[in-house]
Amino acid sequence: MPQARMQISPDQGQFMALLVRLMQAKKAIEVGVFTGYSSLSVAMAMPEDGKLIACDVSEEYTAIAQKYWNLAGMSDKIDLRIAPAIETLDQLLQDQAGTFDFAFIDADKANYANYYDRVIQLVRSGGLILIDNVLWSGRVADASDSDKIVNTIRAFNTKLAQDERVLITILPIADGLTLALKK
Ligand SMILES: C[S@@+](CC[C@H](N)C(=O)[O-])C[C@H]1O[C@@H](n2cnc3c(N)ncnc32)[C@H](O)[C@@H]1O
Repeated sequence: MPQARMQISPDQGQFMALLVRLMQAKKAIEVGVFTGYSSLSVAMAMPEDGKLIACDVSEEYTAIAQKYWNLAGMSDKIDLRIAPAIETLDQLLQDQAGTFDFAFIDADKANYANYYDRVIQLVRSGGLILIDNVLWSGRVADASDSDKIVNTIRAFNTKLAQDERVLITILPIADGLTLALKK
């Protein structure tokens, strides 16, 4: 499909699965599902009683995701929430703050800071937050590039670098992946 480039790469999926397995994560959240590849990578790495809350606004994309979650026998592990992710995250904050082991943020870039501000509260101490596309094809490093989305991601990267609640590293895998470990 024409939007296929939105999907994470197989090597990134494998890396995320390894992290989930390493942490023995049982409770995870994803912001930005698309056709379900990253959610499947995470869900398959979790134990039988693992749960992934998957947030997206698109019925069309997530219908495809649901098909593949079913085929992989992962549907019982994945709780799809169709709504603007900020609403879902705010709902979860009412009674599930500090309970998530793992989070992956990969939706609309303009809201990255809004997602992060909520997800950081949902994740437990020692939990891990991954954020995708933080290098934006390397453009964040080009000082002459003042495109709006590039500036948004730059500002977001600076925000995380200054956030004392987390330890971070940016990996130049795929389109740039930040790992933020909550202290
Ligand atoms: C880059 S894609 C996600 C790719 C997915 N993680 C994967 O690897 O296949 C971004 C997704 O964010 C969703 N999205 C965009 N705006 C959103 C919002 N406000 N709330 C929730 N999801 C949103 C889009 O529908 C799209 O499926």
